[in-house]
Amino acid sequence: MPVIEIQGLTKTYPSGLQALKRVDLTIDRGEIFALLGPNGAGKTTLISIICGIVNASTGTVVADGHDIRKDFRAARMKIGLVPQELTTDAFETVLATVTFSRGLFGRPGNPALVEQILKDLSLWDKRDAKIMTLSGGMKRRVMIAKALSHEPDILFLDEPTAGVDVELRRDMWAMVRKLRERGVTIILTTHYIEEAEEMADRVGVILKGELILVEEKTALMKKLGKKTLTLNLVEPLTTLPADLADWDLRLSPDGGELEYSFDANAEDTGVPALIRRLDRLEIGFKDLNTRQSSLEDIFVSLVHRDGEAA
Ligand SMILES: Nc1ncnc2c1ncn2[C@@H]1O[C@H](COP(=O)(O)OP(=O)(O)OP(=O)(O)O)[C@@H](O)[C@H]1O
Repeated sequence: MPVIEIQGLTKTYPSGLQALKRVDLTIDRGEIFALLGPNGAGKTTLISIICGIVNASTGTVVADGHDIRKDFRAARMKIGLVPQELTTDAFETVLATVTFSRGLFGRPGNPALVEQILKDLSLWDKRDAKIMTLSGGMKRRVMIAKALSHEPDILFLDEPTAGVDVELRRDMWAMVRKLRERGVTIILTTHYIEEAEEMADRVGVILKGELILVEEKTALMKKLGKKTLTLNLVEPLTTLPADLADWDLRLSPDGGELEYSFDANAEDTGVPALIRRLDRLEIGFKDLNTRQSSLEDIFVSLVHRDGEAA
C-alpha cells in the first residue's frame, strides 16, 4: 500500500534553476527507499517539498492519505525529518531538546518513550549535556532522536552518514532496520552506493532533477556487479583479433589498452580463459587492473542511454 504518492512534481527556484523536472514516485508502506544522486541532483529539494519546507512549483504529494498542501499539519505529523545540517539549539540539553520537539507536534508528553529513543541512540548517558558540548556524531544522533520524538510513520534521512564514523553508521543502520520492523517507512538520500546496498529495498536514481530510474535493489545490484578488467598491452593492437570475439572487449583508441567488462557475480567471469587465450595469441601485457563499476558509471551509462533514446 502506498504511503507516499508524488505526482507531476516540479520545482523551479526563483533563480530560474529547475531543480525538479516532473517527478512521479510511489513509496510503499514499510519499505526502505534510497534516493541516490550526485551533488545538486535535487534530492534535498524533493525531500524538502514532501516535508513542507519548500513549495513545489507544480504537482501533488500525498503523505499517508494527507495532501501536504491542503492538509499540511496532518501530513507533517506523520513525517520525521533528519536534515543534513544541524538545526537545534546549542544551549539546550539533549533531553529538553527531544522532549520539546515532541511537544512542537502537539503530542502529549511521554517521558518513557523519549527515554527509549535516547537509549536506542546511545544518548541516554548524555541526556543532561548541552548540545554544544557534544561531538559531531552525537549531535547527529540528537537530530535523529528529535525526528523520532513525535512517532512519525515516515522518516526521511538526508545523507545520514555523510561524514560520520563507522560506529555511528552501523548504529544508524541498526536503528533504521529496527524502525522498519515497527512498520516505519524510511526514505534516505545518499551519495554512497554501499549505503543503498546495505539498507534499501528499492533505489531511485535522481540526476539533474529527473528520477531516471526506480528499481528493486537486487536488480540494481546485478547491474552494479559489473567489473572492468584493463590490460596494458606490450604492443598496441590495430584491431581486435577474431579469436577474441567470445569476450566483451574494447580496444582503447591508441590500441594500447584492452578492456573487458564482466559480471563479477558470475560463476565463470571469463577472465582466466581470456588470459589463457591472450597467451596463446602471444598478446603480451605489462600490467592489469580490475575495477568495480561505480554508481558514477551507472549514471554515465544511464545518461548515455537517455541521450540515445532522445
Ligand atoms: N533555495 C535555492 N535557490 C536556488 N537554487 C537552489 C536552492 N536550493 C537548491 N538549489 C539548487 O537546486 C539544485 C538541486 O539542489 P539539491 O540541494 O536539491 O540537490 P541535492 O541532490 O540534495 O544535492 P546535495 O547532495 O549536494 O545535497 C542545485 O543546483 C542547487 O544549487
